Amino acid sequence: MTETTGYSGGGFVHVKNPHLDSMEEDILYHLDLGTKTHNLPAMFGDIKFVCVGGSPNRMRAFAQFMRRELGLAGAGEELPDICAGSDRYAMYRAGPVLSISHGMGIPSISIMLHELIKLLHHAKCRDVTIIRIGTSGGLVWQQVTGVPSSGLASVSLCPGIEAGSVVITDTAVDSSFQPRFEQVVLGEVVVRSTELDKDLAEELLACSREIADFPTLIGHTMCTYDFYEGQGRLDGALCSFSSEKKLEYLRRAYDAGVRNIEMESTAFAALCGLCGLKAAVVCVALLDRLEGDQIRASHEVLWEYQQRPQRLIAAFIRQRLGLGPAGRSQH
Ligand SMILES: O=P(O)(O)O[C@@H]1C[C@H](O)[C@@H](CO)O1
Ligand SMILES: O=c1cc[nH]c(=O)[nH]1
Repeated sequence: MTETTGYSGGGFVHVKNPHLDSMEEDILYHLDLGTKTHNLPAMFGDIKFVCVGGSPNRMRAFAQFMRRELGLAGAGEELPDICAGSDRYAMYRAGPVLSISHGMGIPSISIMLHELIKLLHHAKCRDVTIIRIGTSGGLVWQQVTGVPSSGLASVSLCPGIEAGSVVITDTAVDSSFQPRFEQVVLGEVVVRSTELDKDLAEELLACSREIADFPTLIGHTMCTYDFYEGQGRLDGALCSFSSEKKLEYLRRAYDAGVRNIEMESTAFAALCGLCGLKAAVVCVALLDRLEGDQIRASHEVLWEYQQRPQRLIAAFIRQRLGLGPAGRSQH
């Protein structure tokens, strides 16, 4: 069975579950929120941007950064975690921006998204844009044109753009480079589309041109179920393939349009698309996977890399809110 994306009219979030209407109460267990215990429309009805990412600290830092970027009162103060009663996910608010952590991998982000999407539905949110701001492994070969001593121009492929590049996903693909997300439902495989909003990706790329100090590109993002064997790493506790086989696989991924690898984008694209949310995935590449597997950069460098998607999204949100040129502040 194949399910396809369907953007909805009215800008409302669509939950496609007839059972929800007959439930007296909806407990969003992993967020520690609920329809009887919380006034969700009052708490969240004006949310327009939702940003998600793996780590709770990153998402708290992003909310604090957004408070400064939006010039909100109390920008320097500690932010309360809206989900403090649950130790699964963390959620912070900065004006119309909600910032939520999702943990690592598809099962973790799926649970969070089910509850987040129901939250946006119960809160009657409209015209919400959702963006995953994450980290990834880069797969970036660069076309190099050279004129060797023979005087003839030649084009060759070299492992290219340095770590720290930011990839905006046009399509999330699985580990066979297919634009699909397979969910097992009652023992049957349901195939869901992983198309993301192309206009949103282009809008983000246009915003990135205002931020000169790191490269940003659009490409496919490969989503895997594992960080080690699943991403062709040679440094896991298990590895049954050679270095040549690894490079051959990554090269095939590159030829299929893949520019980075992470672990959530297909589920994110599928769930958000089916529920009528305009969605984007923006991840920084922590390393070039064609050059190695281990992440060797220092904590300071990695922290600065993680800020790059956040700076881009801050510029985008400021632009959408009509706040003038993108903020250039760093955290
Ligand atoms: O958004 P983050 O940086 O958490 O996402 C990537 C994909 C995996 O969850 C994790 C692996 O290190 O990083
Ligand atoms: O290589 C990497 C780096 C970050 N996240 C991933 O999933 N893979």
